[in-house]
Amino acid sequence: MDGAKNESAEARESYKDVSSQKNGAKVLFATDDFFAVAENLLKEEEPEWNENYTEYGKWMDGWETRRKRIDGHDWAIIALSDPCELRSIHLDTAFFTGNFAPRFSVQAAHLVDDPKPIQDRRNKMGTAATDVELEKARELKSEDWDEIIPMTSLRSGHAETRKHVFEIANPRTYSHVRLNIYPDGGIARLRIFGSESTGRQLLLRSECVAFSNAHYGSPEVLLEASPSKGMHDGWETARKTERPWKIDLDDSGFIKAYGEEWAILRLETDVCIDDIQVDTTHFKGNCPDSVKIEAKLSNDEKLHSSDDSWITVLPKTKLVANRSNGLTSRNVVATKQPVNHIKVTIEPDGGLARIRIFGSKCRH
Ligand SMILES: NC(=O)NC(NC(N)=O)C(=O)[O-]
Repeated sequence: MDGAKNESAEARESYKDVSSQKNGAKVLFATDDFFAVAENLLKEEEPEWNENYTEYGKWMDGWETRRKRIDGHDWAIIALSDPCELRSIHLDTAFFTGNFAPRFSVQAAHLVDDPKPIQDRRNKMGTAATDVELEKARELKSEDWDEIIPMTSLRSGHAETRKHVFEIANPRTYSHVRLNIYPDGGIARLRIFGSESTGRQLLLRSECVAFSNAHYGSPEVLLEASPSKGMHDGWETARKTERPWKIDLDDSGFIKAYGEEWAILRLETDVCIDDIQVDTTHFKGNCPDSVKIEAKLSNDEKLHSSDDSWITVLPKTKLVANRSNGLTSRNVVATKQPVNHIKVTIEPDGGLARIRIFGSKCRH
């Protein structure tokens, strides 16, 4: 990442601009659009200067929020034109000289269920998000999305300092971004460049080969495409009867030696896995402490959890209850060889709504 670099023409040529309105990117939500609306961030045209004033203040070509007199910071959620491997992010503070956002960060998620705009985005100028809109936006849990650019300072919108370029070192596929500005202010343009993840697919069907416990729901539904409808529409094990009264945690904060449950699923095709999402929606008081996912290629009809040579795709990872991606996909280790089975191990017990496996045909 290099905020001091000038805008790279190379990115514009080799990658797609997935944040441009013309290509179909959309603002789903912004905390505040007082001086100038967040849609301006997505315009393809270069920012303009105009002497005029609107009824709210100085006319500005960008997203500009009010000066905050309360706690918190402003943020906006943008649906990218296509899910893409994000390569670089370009910010332009043009003409925001005494009112540019001093710091920003970017978070991102790959959302499968394409959320609708949270606000009616017409006539937003002069307004801030209502409590109801804010509540709805919070349902996306975007504060937990992967941080792809940590909090970083911005420079003023003078000609020599306005352009900022940030390369993304480990590109992953994302469909939505959250732009945070700290605490408030203006940014003229946001450009996000990505490369299409060709051949990538969401693996939908699976067959459950074996499991340790499925008291309240079958592991087979874990790879369904549709969002889970409730706790009944997920894999949920019974509580372990031998439960300690006091629980010890290991150095990483995991519950120590309290047992596990597992399920093995056969995928519909052989793939190289490159991303996994674990969805704990609806499992609030019964979310597992952690999950681990392993994979393997096998024609054995009776695969069992004790079989060896499983490849770890998601190392043991702490889960967050009731989240559409209850962990960060940054922990996922892509498989270099094709696999056709996954083994999901939860500790100590509990329920999961969905597991989404992203993969593509392996190149040999
Ligand atoms: N002169 C200004 O730009 N003032 C304010 N901004 C606009 N757009 O009026 C502000 O305080 O940030």
